[in-house]
Order: sequence, then structure tokens, then C-alpha cells
Amino acid sequence: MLAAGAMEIMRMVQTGFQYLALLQFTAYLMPPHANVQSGATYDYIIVGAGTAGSVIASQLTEEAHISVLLIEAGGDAPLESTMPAAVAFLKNSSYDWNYIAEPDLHSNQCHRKSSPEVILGKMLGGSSSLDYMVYSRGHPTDYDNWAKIVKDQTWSWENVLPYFKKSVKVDDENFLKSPDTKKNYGSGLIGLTIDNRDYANNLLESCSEMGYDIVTDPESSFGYSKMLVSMGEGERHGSGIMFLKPAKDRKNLHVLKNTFVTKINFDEKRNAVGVEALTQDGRTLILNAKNEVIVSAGAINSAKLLLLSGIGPKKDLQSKKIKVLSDLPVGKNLQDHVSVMIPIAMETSMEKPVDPHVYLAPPVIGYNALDKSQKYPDYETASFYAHSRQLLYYCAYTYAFNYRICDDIYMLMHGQDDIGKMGLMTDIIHLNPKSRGDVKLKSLNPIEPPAINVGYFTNEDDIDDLVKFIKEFIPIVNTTFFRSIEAELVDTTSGSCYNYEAGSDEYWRCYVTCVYTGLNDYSGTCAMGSVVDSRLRVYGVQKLRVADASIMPFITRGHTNAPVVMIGEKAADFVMEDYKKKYC
Ligand SMILES: Cc1cc2nc3c(=O)[nH]c(=O)nc-3n(C[C@H](O)[C@H](O)[C@H](O)COP(=O)(O)OP(=O)(O)OC[C@H]3O[C@@H](n4cnc5c(N)ncnc54)[C@H](O)[C@@H]3O)c2cc1C
Repeated sequence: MLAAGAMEIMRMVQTGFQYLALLQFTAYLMPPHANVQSGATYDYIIVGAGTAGSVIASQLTEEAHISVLLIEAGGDAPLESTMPAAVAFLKNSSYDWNYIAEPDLHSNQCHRKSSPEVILGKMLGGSSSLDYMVYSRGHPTDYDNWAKIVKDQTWSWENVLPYFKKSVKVDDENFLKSPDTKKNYGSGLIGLTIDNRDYANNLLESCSEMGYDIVTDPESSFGYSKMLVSMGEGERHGSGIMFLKPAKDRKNLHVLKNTFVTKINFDEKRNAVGVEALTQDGRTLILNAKNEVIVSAGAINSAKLLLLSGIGPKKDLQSKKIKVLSDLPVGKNLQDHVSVMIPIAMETSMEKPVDPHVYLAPPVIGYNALDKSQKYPDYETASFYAHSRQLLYYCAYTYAFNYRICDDIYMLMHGQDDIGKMGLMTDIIHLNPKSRGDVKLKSLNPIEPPAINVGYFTNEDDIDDLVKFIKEFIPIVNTTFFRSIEAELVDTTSGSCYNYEAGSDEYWRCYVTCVYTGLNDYSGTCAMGSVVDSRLRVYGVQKLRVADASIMPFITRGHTNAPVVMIGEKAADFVMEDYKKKYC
């Protein structure tokens, strides 16, 4: 069992990292743990020091007279979270919430478990400390659609673009000189790096041969390019370090680490007045917010906390005997991107030593639509060159497919000699899935994980769409470069789809429901327009905002980290504007 061996190695490396964490290499990059007593009062309490929470805390504490308590269930982000090549190791560690979803419709076919893993960062920086760092903003129409939902222009593309620009910088003269970068980048804290390794050029030539545009800026609506990743000087630029490091010595920022918020407290007029939290050593703290509580616990845990606090669907809350403060569809509308892997076996090549400061594999990204006259893309291709041995790790560990499938892929990719082969692994990603899941409470015990129904393929149109996207992509193996190296598509289903004629729609439908993966871009559970208004205030109560991936009414046509940073920046502005109206 090759894949089982690869998993053992992954676990051993993780154990090594656990020991390294005892040395606290990253502590100097983050704010210290605050000494906070039960009963203490702050101007604002932020729940979750993740992607959005770190941005908001950093922006609010720029005003020295505003006190902020930032409460995070995890601790400091560890050394491996800063190293781009170690990106995969944090999954299933103590820095992940390690949630398991309810069984879904198809996972039992080719995955090791019949329930998908739900990966979420549990540390300063949250999921931005363990994500794959692909920088993408989504398409302008995403935000114009959000604006339509709330019937005002607060979230139109025109009004979110300045916030995207504000948080990032690109130190690459050639990239910025190109006409299609459209002056879309600013001089913010998060560095962005274009991976310029030559490997990618052959694939880009093949895309051009297929008639697709080659662009410099992956943020162009359509086209294929080298990937932009949230990295600077060879290190991950996640929200935790990039936003909290500059704020770490501020006297008005108090960070409670390893502390789990269990409930939002309200007064009799439904004003949020603070939270209850559980410390690592089992103490319960009652903490007060003079102005507001801001929930930034991510799409799964924000929904859970609101439900525990009496904000959610009346019927569900009453069935759990929770007093209903506001009857809202909290937890509904859960969305994620789903991808299907397409490996292509390529030329023989030597493995290169791993450099921890280089992105794990040279990547190419493409945005495409079946209808070429359409203004927005409906699928993305994220392609990585990797050695067959690396692919074994992706298959078994990252994608959690069953060992039989991973062993077969490895044998097909690796070939007969000891050197092994390079492969091109492409994730075909549905950018606008119709399927929806939900988050519900399993019990009243706040420590117990919620019931997460990821909902993949509950709308079968998503399967049909993916079949069409795959069929449009795979002729790439017939382009000049891939023909010259005798590249071959690898059947990853390990016999599961042999009942169907290879290449038929039925075959590809079987393929899709075998080797799909959710991308952990969870969003939509406290959606704007149904749970929060366009200034992210929760309907039916006062002094409570939600600001994180949960507020997206529709998932963006790209990945979700950059949009969440933008949401954090905008939320901080809303809070400051309201503060100034009240006090200035
Ligand atoms: C494995 C993986 C790979 C990804 N790859 C990419 C990518 O390449 N590109 C991209 O753009 N996006 C990617 N994403 C998605 C992106 O990282 C997330 O959408 C985004 O970071 C979510 O931000 P957030 O603020 O909503 O939540 P988070 O960043 O998850 O922050 C929530 C924080 O709240 C804390 N918290 C939760 N509950 C409580 C509580 N009760 N009390 C106290 N604290 C609490 C959590 O510990 C966490 O720190 C990936 C995600 C994952 C998991």
C-alpha cells in the first residue's frame, strides 16, 4: 500500500512539527496573550482572530482610544504555516477544527470516508494560516449581484475594488508594467507573488493553441496565466501575521488566545452586550462590549454561535428549547466550490529538492466559460506540475481518496523505472455551483461540533456542468507540446467507472462523482440580505455584526480568502463610521 505509507510519512512530519511548535518560533510575530478577568469591558469584542477578524482588530486599534478584545479559540500560527512548501501539513493537526461533515451523496464511492472532512484554521489568522494561498478576487459580476440582493451599491464592484487594492502589494515590475494589470494593486500589507518558473510556459502555449487568451493578470475576467499567490519574501502572507504583527504592541488591543466563545449575551432590548467564553483551563469568562460584538468565526462557526445565542430558524431553535431572539435563516445557504482532478502523465524527470520558501508546485490558473460570449467565467482550471510521488501525497492526504485509487494513479503516473514521472494535475473547479448545504446544531453543548451538510451535488446540474468543463479541457493532451512528450490522461477512478463507455457522458458523470473534492471555501450561512444587512448588522437585534465568509450571499467566482480580507476592511470602516456618528 503505497498511499498508506505516504500517509504514515505525513503523520510523522506532523509530529515533528508539533515538537518544533514547543519552541514557539513564531511568538514574536504575534500579539501576546492578554490577561483578562471575567467582567472586563471593552469598546468592541471580536470573536475569531481569523482572516476577517485579524483585519478588523488591526484597523480598529489604529485609533488609540478604542479598546478591542479579540478572542481566538486557537493559539499562535506555527512555523510551518509561514512556509509555502509546508502548506499541506496543517490539515488534520491541532491547528484545524477537524470537523467531519454528515455523510454526503457520493463520498462513499472513492473517498476513504463517507463523510467529507471540513478543514478550517484554528489559530491566529484562521484559515488564511493554512489555506493554499491562491489569490483571487472573483468576478465583478459577483459583487454587482451582491449589491442587487441588498438593493444598494455598498458592495458593487466599483465600491469593493478600492478595498481589494488597499490590502495588497505586488513587488514585480514586469507584472505591474503589463497593460492588463489595470492598476489593480496597491501598496498594502499582503504581498502577492507571481510564480514565474519556466515549467508553466509549455502549458500556457498549449492553452494558446486551444484558442484561449494568455494574460498577465489572473484577475482578468478570462484567460490563462501564471498564478498569483499570497506570498512575500518566500513566506505566506496570511491575515494573522500580516495584520496583527503591526498591531501587536498596541495597548488598546487585547488578544485572548485558546479561548472559545460559547454564547453572545443580550440585554432585554436585544442589544448584544458581550459574550461568554471558555478558557483552556476550563474557566468561564463573562466579557462586556460597550459598543458592539463582531462575529468573525468563519462560515461554519459563526452560524453555530448565532444559533446557540438564539438567532436562527425559529422551528430549529424551538426544537432545541433555545429562546428565539430573531427568526433568521442562519446556517442555510452553505456554499463551497467543488473540483474534480484530472491528472496527465508527462515526461520523465528527476525530483528536485524541496525549498520551503517556494510555492509547492509551479502553478497555472485559467478562467473560462462554455459560452464564449458570456461576460463571466463558469469554471476555473488550477494546474500544478508535480512529481508522481507528490501526487501520491495529494491523492491520499489532501484529497483523502481511498488508497486503492491513489496507488493506481501512482503506478500509472510513475511508470516502470525508479525515477518516476512529472505529471500535470489540474483541478477543474465549478465556480458557480447551484448545490447548497446547511449548518445546524447537534446539541446545546457549545463544545460539540455542529451538523454540517456540505450539500455537494444536491443539485445534479453541477455534475452535468463539470462533465462539460472536463470535456472542454481535456483536448489539451492533443496540443503540440503534450503530443511531443506522449502525455496521457490518467484514469483516476481505479475501475469504478468501467461499466461505462470511456469518454461517454455517463462515464464522466461517474468520474465526477468519484474524484471530486470540496475546496473548503465555505460561505453563505449568515448571508447579506437574509441574515445581515449591507452594513453587516444582524437583523432583529442591535449591536451585533457578522463579518467573514458567512455573509456572502453567493460564493465568488474565484477563491474566498481575498474577498474575506476585503469584507474585513469594509466591516472595519462601517464600525468606525458608526463610532464617529455616535461619539464625534
Ligand atoms: C485547506 C484550505 C485551503 C484553502 N485555499 C484557499 C486558497 O488557495 N485561496 C483562497 O482564496 N482561499 C482558500 N481557502 C479559503 C479561505 O482561506 C477562507 O475562505 C477564508 O480564510 C475564511 O476566512 P474567515 O474569516 O471567514 O474564517 P477563518 O479564517 O476560518 O477565521 C475564523 C476564526 O475564528 C475562530 N473561531 C471560530 N469559532 C470560534 C469561537 N467560538 N470562539 C473563538 N474563536 C473562534 C477560528 O479558530 C478562526 O481562527 C482555503 C481554505 C482551506 C481550509
